[in-house]
Amino acid sequence: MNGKEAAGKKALEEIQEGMTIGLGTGSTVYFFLKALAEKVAAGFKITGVATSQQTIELAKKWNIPMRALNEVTTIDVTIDGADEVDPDLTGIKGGGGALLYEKMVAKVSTRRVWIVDSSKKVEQLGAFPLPVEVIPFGWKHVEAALSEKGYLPKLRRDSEGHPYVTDAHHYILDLHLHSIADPVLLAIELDHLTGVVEHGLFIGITEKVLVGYPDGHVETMVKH
Ligand SMILES: O=C(CO)[C@H](O)[C@H](O)COP(=O)(O)O
Repeated sequence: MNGKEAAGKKALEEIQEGMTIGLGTGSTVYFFLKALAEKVAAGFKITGVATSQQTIELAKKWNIPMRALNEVTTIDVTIDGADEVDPDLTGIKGGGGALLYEKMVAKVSTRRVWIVDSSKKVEQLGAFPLPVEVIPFGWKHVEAALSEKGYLPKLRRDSEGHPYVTDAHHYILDLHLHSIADPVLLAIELDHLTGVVEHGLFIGITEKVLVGYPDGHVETMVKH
């Protein structure tokens, strides 16, 4: 077992029958979905709300009953991954490009739990490039504004060298910041930049992080 699998399986303890569950995106969520699908196959009843096309496809393949975000009024708990998590449970997300839908699903959830392997735990955020989702119209001007601030933006591209396009048909500029001294200030700044749809700073958005280690044990970080 690796850390991602350990954390993914542990997250099953957050789920009760009858719940509506936000289903995150990524390789750690994969293990959670797989374990959840086994319970569903045994008759356990839940409803999932996906944060990406990738997750919709996995849920379909594994017969997890799904609803769209517009079809539910509340989500009991969302289980999602993260790219970096600091001691305050502030995180960077969006490495897989699903940050906008992930943040929207998280915000209508009663509880949010992240599942990560131990490599994601950091003292200060920023070594992982911060994804900023932008509308394609005039994106070069947003890039120029971010460059001027010294944020070293780089347009994300797919394996064929074309701009990477999110599920919501936007582009992503990854900011190579190396360290983020004040995530709140940076989030406010990005929130006010015209052309930016969303950014990958998730502040005060999770209450619990399950951290899986290579030996299979899982540490629980909670908000103080
Ligand atoms: O934010 C995300 C996708 O947009 C993922 O949750 C994040 O990238 C972590 O992915 P993984 O579990 O594959 O390391």
